[in-house]
Amino acid sequence: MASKELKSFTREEVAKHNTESNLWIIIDSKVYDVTRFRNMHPGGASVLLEEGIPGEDATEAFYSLHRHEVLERPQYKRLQIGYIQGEEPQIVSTINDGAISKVPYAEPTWLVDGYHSPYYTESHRRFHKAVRKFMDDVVYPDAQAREADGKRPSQLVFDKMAELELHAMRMGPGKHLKGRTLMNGLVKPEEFDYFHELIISQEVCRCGARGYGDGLNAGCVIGLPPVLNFGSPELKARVVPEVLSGKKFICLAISEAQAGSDVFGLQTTATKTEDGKHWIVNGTKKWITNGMWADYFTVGCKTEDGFTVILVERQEGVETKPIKTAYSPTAGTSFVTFDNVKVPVENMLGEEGGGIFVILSNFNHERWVMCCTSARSQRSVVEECLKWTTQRKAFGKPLNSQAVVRAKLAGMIARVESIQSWLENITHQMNNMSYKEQANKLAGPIALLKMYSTRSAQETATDAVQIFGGRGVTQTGMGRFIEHYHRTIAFDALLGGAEDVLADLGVRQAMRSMPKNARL
Ligand code: HEM
Repeated sequence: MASKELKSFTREEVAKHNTESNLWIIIDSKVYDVTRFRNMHPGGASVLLEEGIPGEDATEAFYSLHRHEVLERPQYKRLQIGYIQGEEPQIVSTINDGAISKVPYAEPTWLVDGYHSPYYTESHRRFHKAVRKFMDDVVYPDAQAREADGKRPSQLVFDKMAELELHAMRMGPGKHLKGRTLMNGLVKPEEFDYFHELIISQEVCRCGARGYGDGLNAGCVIGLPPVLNFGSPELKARVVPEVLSGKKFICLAISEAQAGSDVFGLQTTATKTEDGKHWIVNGTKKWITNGMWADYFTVGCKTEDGFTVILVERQEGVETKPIKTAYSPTAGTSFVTFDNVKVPVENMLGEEGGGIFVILSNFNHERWVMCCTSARSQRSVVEECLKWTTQRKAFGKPLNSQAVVRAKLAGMIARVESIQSWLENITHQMNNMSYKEQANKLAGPIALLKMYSTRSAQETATDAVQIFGGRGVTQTGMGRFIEHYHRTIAFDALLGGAEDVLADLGVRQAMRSMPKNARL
């Protein structure tokens, strides 16, 4: 059906349509005929007839009660019949065709006009532009739709990410990128560094859907590195291409009902068959992200010699059941059972009894990724709060005219800026250290940064709910991102190591480096 032609009106003409049976309004220089819609309006019919609305400019009234996206929904978009002669719409939405937000602190400083950074090059800037556009155009709509219906992220999104080699890039810099065309050739594999990866992690979480963010191959980000770093050449040649092409899926299966952070307390066992050719795996795993649809499981097992990591393929004896958590089923969180599962010994990752090294070496990168996403999600909350407190009026004044509200905003901004700065410093160190040096020198700082990020995130979530009031606990409408953030924030504080455990780890690492002769 051809779209109807929009007409041009003067404000005086619109003003004549001010009755119940002939009801027009102006929102951001666009003219809407809401006569028939009035009785279907979710906010009730009467509000559309209140003083200052019929035939008038209802922009301020509208934006104090609705998100801009309401007007972009097809069923409401068609209510527009024209626009005001000689005027241009002024309002821009957050997710906007790759655009950079102009709201203060809504972007990290390196993306803001007039600010500088020692870390990002032209390559990062080009790369960022393309990644943001991809996330806005392809990922955001799928994230919102899947978060609503609870289904796994669409295969089309995985396929498109694979075309650009985004799955491979999310593994970080390294040999696995060799020979690949990254982001249509925007970055050469040897040029790709941890700042490029930081950009991907931060842009993914702008989709504002925490469960979907994890559904979008978080299992691969944490489950594939042990294969890449410790798998035999044959195993890698078979598994890595399938996973990085988005055709098959992998997850990390460590935590159990009886043991989470306590890796040595795991009870899943792997025993060798008499001929020594297979492992027989038995046990259960809990809270396994992407487990619902995983083809491969990177499993921590108790073996005769201690703790060993084994790649288990989905087969008879492997069962996955959904776990209902505070976020959506889009993450594929599962309870996994292994019942006499026969796995070739060649699927062992690293050495027998050397599993702790495999897992620990993976943790730094995993936690660093979580710091990237935590910083970016907090920034989105800052943007939501700055917009809301500007457009929402209470007691006749915008919310941001209250000192107590501004004090909350100040805390949020200071926290997010300090996290991003610390994160960029650590990322710079990662770019200049070998993997081994990173393990020695950065495990402590990364643990402390993650602890600080997630504690800050919880403070910010609580403050944001106070600022949004009832809307901060309502799943639709103005505060929907705040409600979602507040409801799902605990995940960040637990995944990849609980806050208190990480705080302790960070300080113990520092204590180990204390000079023997240091005295007050
Ligand atoms: C084209 C014009 C409009 C459309 C398409 C529209 C649509 C909607 C929708 C979809 C909702 C449900 C909440 C949400 O999803 O955000 C809503 C709620 C509401 N609308 Fe409208 N609306 C329009 C104009 C107005 C105007 C001019 C007013 C005047 C004050 C108004 C007052 C309200 C109120 C009071 C609510 C309830 C808000 C809440 O529960 O927090 N609406 N509207």
